Amino acid sequence: MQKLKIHSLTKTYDGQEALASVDLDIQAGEWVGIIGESGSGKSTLLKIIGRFLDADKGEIFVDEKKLPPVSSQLLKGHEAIKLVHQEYELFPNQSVRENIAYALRFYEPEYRNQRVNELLKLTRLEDVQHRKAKLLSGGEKQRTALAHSLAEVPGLLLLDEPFAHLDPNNKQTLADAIEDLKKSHRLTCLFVTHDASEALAWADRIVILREGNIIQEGRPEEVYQYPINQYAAELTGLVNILSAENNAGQRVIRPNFIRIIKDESKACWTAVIVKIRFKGTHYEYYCRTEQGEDLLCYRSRRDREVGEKVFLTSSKKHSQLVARH
Ligand SMILES: Nc1ncnc2c1ncn2[C@@H]1O[C@H](COP(=O)(O)OP(=O)(O)OP(=O)(O)O)[C@@H](O)[C@H]1O
Repeated sequence: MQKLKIHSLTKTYDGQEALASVDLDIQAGEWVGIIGESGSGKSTLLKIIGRFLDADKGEIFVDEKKLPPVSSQLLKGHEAIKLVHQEYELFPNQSVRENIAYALRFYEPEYRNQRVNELLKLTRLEDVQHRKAKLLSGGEKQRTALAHSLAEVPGLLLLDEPFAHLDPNNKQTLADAIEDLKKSHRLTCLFVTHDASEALAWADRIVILREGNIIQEGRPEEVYQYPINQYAAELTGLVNILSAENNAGQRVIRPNFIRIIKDESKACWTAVIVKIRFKGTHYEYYCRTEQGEDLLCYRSRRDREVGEKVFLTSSKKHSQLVARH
């Protein structure tokens, strides 16, 4: 698949709009991360693109060819598009190995075995390959479903909360494996996640959904640094929201752009530390300014204490004026 184009996709459930005229283009090899609050339409969009659900209006083109309605197809789905759901559709009484092999049932046994071995290794399922699917942990089920979807490398991989059940080690291993696949096979992927750091790390492009509308899209750095409003800012990571001068919207500043300094004359704010939280790689310092606003900043060491008065600064270029909502 070279290109997927979505035009004016609209979907309503019982009179409630879940998607409102969504347009989206995805190029071959691109990884697009969709983020949005619960109920913003992420899964609905994936199900429509995965050909499991018809939109009320709008069109989907694969390589410039318009797809017919799902209801006119004998079977749901699309041969080049694979959707890995949150509810993994595995055969409960079949082993991991058998579940993955099923995706390759039309191939010669020799190739099938070799490919299943590769996929077991890729998804780190070798140790549980003979265990029945119904006995697997959530993360193992998720990896089995992923291995199944990657058996024949799809033109477009759709992942709904791909790493939801994985611990950080497994998550990293799987993400590395998928990145390898991305490079070697130019895997194209559209994934939905609740985890902003996941989206920022893995996506080439971030798409932000709100109440069925795409409100912002762009490179992860762009969206993180220049969110268009408070919703986009809060979805993409921790952020300080301050009221702007003359009631002109809000000012957002990421915590990594606020520093504690010694020199009062260079301070933008005088504040008191109200809480310090250890985060492994750094400390979060929660401060309250003299004007009563809350400010969060990061620091690599714990050299201040709760209750201490501090001077804070941030350069103008790192603060962004945004719309209130
Ligand atoms: N089958 C359905 N029948 C009726 N309403 C539905 C159905 N599926 C989804 N909805 C509604 O449509 C809206 C969008 O749902 P969707 O599952 O796409 O959101 P989401 O962004 O994926 O949410 P979450 O992050 O919680 O999974 C929600 O308000 C949801 O309640």
